[in-house]
Formats: sequence, structure tokens, C-alpha cells
Amino acid sequence: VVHIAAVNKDRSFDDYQRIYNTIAEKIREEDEYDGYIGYGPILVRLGWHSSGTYDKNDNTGGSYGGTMRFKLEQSDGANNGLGNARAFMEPILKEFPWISHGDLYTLGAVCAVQELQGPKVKWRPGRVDMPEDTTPKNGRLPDAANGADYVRNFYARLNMNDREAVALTGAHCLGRTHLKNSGFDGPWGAASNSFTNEFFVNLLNEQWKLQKNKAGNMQYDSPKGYMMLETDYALVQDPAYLKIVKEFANNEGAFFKEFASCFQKLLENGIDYPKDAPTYVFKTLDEQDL
Ligand code: HEM
Ligand SMILES: O=C1CCNc2c1cnc1ccccc21
Repeated sequence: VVHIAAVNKDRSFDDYQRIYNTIAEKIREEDEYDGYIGYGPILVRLGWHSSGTYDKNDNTGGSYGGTMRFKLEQSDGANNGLGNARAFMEPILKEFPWISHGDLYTLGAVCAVQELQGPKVKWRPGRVDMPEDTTPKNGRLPDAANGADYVRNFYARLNMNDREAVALTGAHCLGRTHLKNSGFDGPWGAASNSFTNEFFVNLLNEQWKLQKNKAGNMQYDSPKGYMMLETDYALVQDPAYLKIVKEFANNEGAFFKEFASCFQKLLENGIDYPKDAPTYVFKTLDEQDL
């Protein structure tokens, strides 16, 4: 399968910055969502899950075709709860009908990372909505009840190495798990809406206890009411991963640099960009004094 980015000659940086601003202002406005966590974290998850179906072996899946808009992909249990993120995007699609779903969902994720004080993430337009029958089968997104070998193998399918895998999981500094979505619970104390390296600091500094939660699923809990998934905790069980966790816990800049590059790579997996395709770095609302 080949996905060529279609450069829309009628649209410029300003058109995409306007969409970025509309999303960013809506995140700011609707701040009460999910116990005042806001929509940032779930918009990051929408962009990640739109991209996480990619398979490097046949270049299928990924963000290009916008197939997250179809009910088959939405019915994957791993996507439970993302309807809230898609509902958030509906009015944006109405106001800017010229943008593809793949471009919008990935732009929303980049906007959320940047507006939550994370690193600048480069973004390129050109994803094209594909027909329903191109939707990848369910089951390509990861399952949290696994250890380090599973994590390494999963990320290999997305063409991500150890450093990229650890950095990407660092997005779990944002938001929280919800029993009704994934059968995991918490954290309540640390569910944050600012992009930092705290996930790595928590992993190293908290006492973790593996126990069954009230839905009967195994998760790691800490005395402060923090939690880790088994695939989170795998990052301190594996010596190669642990080395990188320590680096990122002690050097937020190194984490930001790695996250910025591998998040762009994740969102662009499977897409061939012609050499005249533009690369955009959006300004935050703060930088525009908005
Ligand atoms: C082995 C890989 C991963 C597994 C098993 C995993 C699993 C999960 C689970 C079970 C949840 C809770 C969903 C809910 O109950 O609402 C979650 C939330 C989240 N995940 Fe991951 N995840 C993985 C990797 C990633 C990556 C690569 C990113 C982004 C770069 C990411 C970003 C998020 C965010 C932002 C949330 C919070 C969403 C919210 O607060 O609504 N995750 N993840
Ligand atoms: O340590 C944290 C910070 C708050 N959010 C999460 C943590 C750990 N694992 C997670 C896993 C999924 C979603 C959010 C988190």
C-alpha cells in the first residue's frame, strides 16, 4: 500500500494555524471536561490511536485515510471513550470542511501537546480520507496487560526503537485511565493536563504494588493514589528501557526532544511526502498573545 501526501495548493500555513487556534481555544473554553482535566489528553490519544494501527510490514493502517471516522475502527475496545474526542472535533470539521479527518485528528494531537506546555511538534498536511473498506481490522492497538517483550515487539511494528518507545509512553503524563473505557482505574491525584516528564519521575520514585483493581484487572498502584499499567511498569523492569527512563526522569529537555521527533514520526507513519510538501510549526495561543 502506498499513501502519497496530497498537497492542497489552495491552503497555506495561516489556514492551518487558524484551525490550530480554533482547537486550542475550544480546549481552553471547555476546561471542565473529565473532572477539569480538559480535552487535551484525549485529543492526544485520538491522534495516537488514529496512527497506532500502522503496520510497517505492509504499510497498512496509520493516520492517512482517516478511518477512525468509521464505526468498525470505533468498535475496537482499545478506542472506548474516544467518541468524546471525535464529538469535540465535529464542529471543527463543520467550520473547516476542506481538511481531511487524518489531518484534523493529527493536528488536534499536536495542538494539545503544545497547548499543554509540551515541545513543539512539526506537522505536515496531506492525508486523504480513504473509503470505509480500507479500514484496518481491529486488534492492532496495544493491550496494557503485558510486559517488556510485548512492548518492544509492538513498537517494532510501528518502526519505533527503544528510545522512541519510552519517549512515546511518556505521554502518559497526561490524563488518566477510566474504568468504563479500559477497565483500569485512576490515577486521581496525578491525572494532569500539563506535558512534563513526571511519568518517568513517578515510575522511579513511587512504591508500586501490582494488584487486582475493582474490575478484576491487574495494575500497579502507589500509596499516593498513582497508578501504572503493566506496560508502563515494563519500562523499569527491562534494563535497556530503565536506562532511558532514568535519562528522561533527570533531563526533561532530552525527553521533549525525543518525543517531538517520534510523535511526528508516529503521526506520519506510512505516508510519502513529495519534496514540495510544507512542514509547519504552529504558534501556541500564548505566543500569539491570544
Ligand atoms: C503499549 C502502549 C500503550 C498502551 C497499552 C496504552 C494504554 C492506555 C490505556 C489503557 C489508557 C486508558 C484509557 C481510558 O481508560 O480512558 C490510556 C490513556 C492514554 N494514553 Fe495510552 N497506551 C499506550 C501508549 C500510548 C502512546 C504511545 C500515547 C501517545 C503518544 C498514549 C497516550 C495516552 C493518553 C494521552 C491517555 C489519557 C487519555 C485520557 O485521559 O482520556 N498512550 N493508554
Ligand atoms: O503517572 C501517571 C500520571 C498520570 N497519568 C498516567 C500515569 C501513569 N500511567 C497512565 C496510563 C494511562 C493514562 C494515564 C496515566
